[in-house]
Amino acid sequence: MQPKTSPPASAPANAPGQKRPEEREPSRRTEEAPQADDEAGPASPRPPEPDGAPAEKESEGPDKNTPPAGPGPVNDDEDEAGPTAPEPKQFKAQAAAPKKGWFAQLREGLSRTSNALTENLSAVLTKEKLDEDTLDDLEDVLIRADLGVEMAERVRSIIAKNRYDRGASADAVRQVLGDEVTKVLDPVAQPFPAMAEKPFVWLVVGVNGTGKTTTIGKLAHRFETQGKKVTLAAADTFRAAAIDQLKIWGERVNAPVVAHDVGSDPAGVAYDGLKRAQETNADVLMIDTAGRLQNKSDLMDELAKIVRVLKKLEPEAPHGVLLVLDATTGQNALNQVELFQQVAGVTGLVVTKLDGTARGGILVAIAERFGLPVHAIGVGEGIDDLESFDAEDFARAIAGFGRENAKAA
Ligand SMILES: Nc1nc2c(ncn2[C@@H]2O[C@H](COP(=O)(O)OP(=O)(O)OP(=O)(O)O)[C@@H](O)[C@H]2O)c(=O)[nH]1
Repeated sequence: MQPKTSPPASAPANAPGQKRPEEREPSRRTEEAPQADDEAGPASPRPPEPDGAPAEKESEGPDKNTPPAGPGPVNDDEDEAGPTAPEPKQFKAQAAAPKKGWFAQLREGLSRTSNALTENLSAVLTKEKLDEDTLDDLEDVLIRADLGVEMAERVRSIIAKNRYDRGASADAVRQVLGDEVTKVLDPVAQPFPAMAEKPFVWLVVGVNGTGKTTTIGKLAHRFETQGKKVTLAAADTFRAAAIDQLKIWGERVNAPVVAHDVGSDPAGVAYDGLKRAQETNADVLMIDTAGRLQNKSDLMDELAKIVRVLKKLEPEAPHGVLLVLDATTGQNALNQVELFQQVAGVTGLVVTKLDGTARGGILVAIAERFGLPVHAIGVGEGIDDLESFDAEDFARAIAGFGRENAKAA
């Protein structure tokens, strides 16, 4: 299990006297790098905005629980606004109140998941003896909580074995669930790698709106508080707003942003980003990419080209491919992992929007199916709302245990 790390101590997002990012002029620190290098291929214009992302957010279910504050994932209309109408996203104002303990924050975030689960468990566990129908219902509740079929079957069989004659309380089921979820999550809860290579190149991928840019900003902040010098590259060139949003984060975390014009070749941006990071002796380069390509082969071509071009400057790059997943998309997140594993060779995950979603269980299904390291989780829109991922605490939060365990205290 990884050691606990407290959130980086930093100024609140909107410290007194500090302008909120949306109030600022576009960053003057931004490096407007020259157009794509020859080696990066011509800066071909982008195709028109396609109709949909590779995998759309589920329209049904507890999406109502998606955090209401702040603009949600960008819709396609906004994308057509073009370079003259950038709409940098608003950052939620952060209260000056002291920050909650991270376990309390996680538990609060996952309370929708655990409340729904507890209610549904109580509803099915009403009989004195556990019969097959009740066990079927129990399994169903767990599957509906996005925990995955394997987990649901396992919990069912443990409960069936241990409690069949005596009936089972919701508490007993939650105990079994907590233990089983911990077992599944333990191997995947891995901190970020040490990043010994310099610059360590992260390619950040994921469907649009999952929180890539926000996560890059939070991570840049985290890495900088660890004493690392970070450069950002805006290789999501589909929308002016996406480029502007990264610039705003760059200013916020004091990291230079390499950006080209909207519609330019993402590989050119990645190339110039790496060149810049090398020239300035940066420790970390984070490359933001677009996730909304027309089809899988477009996505594959684009990411393959970025990788090809990076390797001209650094044969080992990218050193990490970080997939950002939005927990509120539920089962769709599983498809996204599959897609990006195929097209980009994902090395690790960040799962976002675990604050206030009823779909936290999806992380368990993802861990069980893919076994990819989960490096961190997003629990809000603020700069510090990124938590290290701890299997046991996450399991306890999902299963709805109210008290912090000794380790979390
Ligand atoms: N509640 C909550 N919101 C988040 C979290 N992470 C990101 N967001 C919000 O989700 C929205 C989309 O985030 P972005 O960072 O723009 O996502 P993206 O993947 O870069 O999207 P595109 O630029 O459209 O490709 C923004 O409003 C973010 O503030 C999180 O952990 N919790």
